[in-house]
Amino acid sequence: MNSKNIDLNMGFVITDDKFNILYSNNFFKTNICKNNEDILNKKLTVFFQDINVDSDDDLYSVKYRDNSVYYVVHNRLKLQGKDFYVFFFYDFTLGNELEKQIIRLSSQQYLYNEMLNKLKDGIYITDEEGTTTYVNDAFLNLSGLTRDQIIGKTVYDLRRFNILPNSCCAKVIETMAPVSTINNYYKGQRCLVSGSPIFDEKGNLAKTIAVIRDVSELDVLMKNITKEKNQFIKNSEIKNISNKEPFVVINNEKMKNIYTKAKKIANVESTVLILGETGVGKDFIATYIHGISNRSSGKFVKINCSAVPEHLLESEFFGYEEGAFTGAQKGGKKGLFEEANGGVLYLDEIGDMPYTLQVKLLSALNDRMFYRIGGTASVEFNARIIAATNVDLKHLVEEKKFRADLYYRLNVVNFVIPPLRHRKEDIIPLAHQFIEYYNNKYGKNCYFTTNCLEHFLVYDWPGNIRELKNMIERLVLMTDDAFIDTNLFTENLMFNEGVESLSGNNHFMQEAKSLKERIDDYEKEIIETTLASSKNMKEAALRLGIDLSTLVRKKQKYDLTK
Ligand SMILES: Nc1ncnc2c1ncn2[C@@H]1O[C@H](COP(=O)(O)OP(=O)(O)OP(=O)(O)O)[C@@H](O)[C@H]1O
Repeated sequence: MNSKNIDLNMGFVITDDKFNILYSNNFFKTNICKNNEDILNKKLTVFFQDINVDSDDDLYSVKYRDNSVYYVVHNRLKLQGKDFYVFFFYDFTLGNELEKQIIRLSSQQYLYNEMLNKLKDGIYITDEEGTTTYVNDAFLNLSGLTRDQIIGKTVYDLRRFNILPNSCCAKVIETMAPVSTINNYYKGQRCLVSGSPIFDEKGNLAKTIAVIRDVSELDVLMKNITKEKNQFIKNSEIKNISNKEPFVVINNEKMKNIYTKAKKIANVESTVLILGETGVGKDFIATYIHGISNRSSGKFVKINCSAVPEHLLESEFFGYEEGAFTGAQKGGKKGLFEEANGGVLYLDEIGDMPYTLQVKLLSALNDRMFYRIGGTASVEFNARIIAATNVDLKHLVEEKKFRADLYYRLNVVNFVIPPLRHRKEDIIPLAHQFIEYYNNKYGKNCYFTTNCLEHFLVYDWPGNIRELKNMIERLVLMTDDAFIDTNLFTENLMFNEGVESLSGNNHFMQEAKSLKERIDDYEKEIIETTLASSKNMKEAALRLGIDLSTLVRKKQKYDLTK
């Protein structure tokens, strides 16, 4: 008989009627006899003296010669007229060990349970299919639910029945990645829920675990800190305005050059003309120049030439004397030119200034003096002029809508601010600055998913930095979760007011161009985007799968600055 055929977790022996061993299985040889001694044809009673085939007990204990105890059952068989015995030997010490292990495990589980119940944070665990397997006491306190309502139920059912409408574990299973959400619980607590998948050694999802932290108190604290901080900034800005540089976010080389040039000309008296699309930061750079100049203790007076009715512009600019016209204020009124004396006069939308007023402005600039309406005494003019426009001023000059002499008088130092789509390196740093600002303002903890940031880089931003800033404020307010993803971004593009004819996705697309041009545009876009999100050229080349030298060549071809 082949011993390999009978592979049991117990000893198995066949003897003849004189207890001579005819067969024993491996378990008997290795676990019970524990040596290589040849036991065939030896008497079983030599090893177990207590063997008693006449015993009435089905199962009785016997001692091996080393005194270890086994339990034995036997059967008598008759084969071809001969008697045989079959013995089964059980080792119950194994069972005891198992029992001890079970006791140890359950006491460990009890301890873990106790420990998890002592935590202030809620814990929620599901299996790989989303069935709730564990929740601690803190979770029950936060949610107001009972274990009966949730254990054994799937997070999908709980979500469907609005018991856990914003289930983080459901999102973890759907994305197979860590997810954070901000959930409001029944007493109005705001909780930061951080969910994570747990994978087994083969990489399959085994469980999900979510930690739920009540951040209501933190929120209040953050709001107070932000309030105090803003108060501090406000006060210190007023006091230190002359020696504190405003915080500027710039990464793009052209922009860096613009700000370097702004520093250089901050303290000279020449007029400045700032050109650029709407929302690129023309006001921002004008206030920057004022803030770092030696005129910073004087006022920064801004006037939007297109917003003031034409018949009021002259009096707004130059002021008037008492009785200059019907309805004139008693004692007369200072104009903005006087208000800005010693500081900066910022003329926004200069392209919209009426032609007649352009003459007066030019003479005030040339003569460094002007007259109030109805006045005879000249007023000294000592403001620095910074003008800005988003229209093509040169074109207006050609069309005779803007005086050439004024244009050249204003255009002593000029800045042309590139649109955001041509300085993609600035998009992500600006987005981070704005989200931090709005997180503080609204007491939130939102962040962008990587994919969302990638879409920021591909989008054209026709409304430039202003559009980016407004968009981020809206996203922070709209999101139910801690993260802001691409879907929310593209949904919100539809509601983008203030940007002409913006039908969302159009700005992700190309105009009608030849195939070669479109491929080039696409290549440029990809390289620009990758450069913007890479630490250096080497990393960008690696991510693009091209040689460093090819990347350098393409960068030159597309005139990319970063
Ligand atoms: N470098 C920058 N860093 C941080 N914020 C900026 C920067 N440039 C502009 N901003 C912000 O972007 C928004 C739009 O900027 P700004 O009003 O200066 O644009 P603009 O070109 O003057 O627009 P418009 O042509 O409509 O007057 C503002 O909220 C401003 O604070």
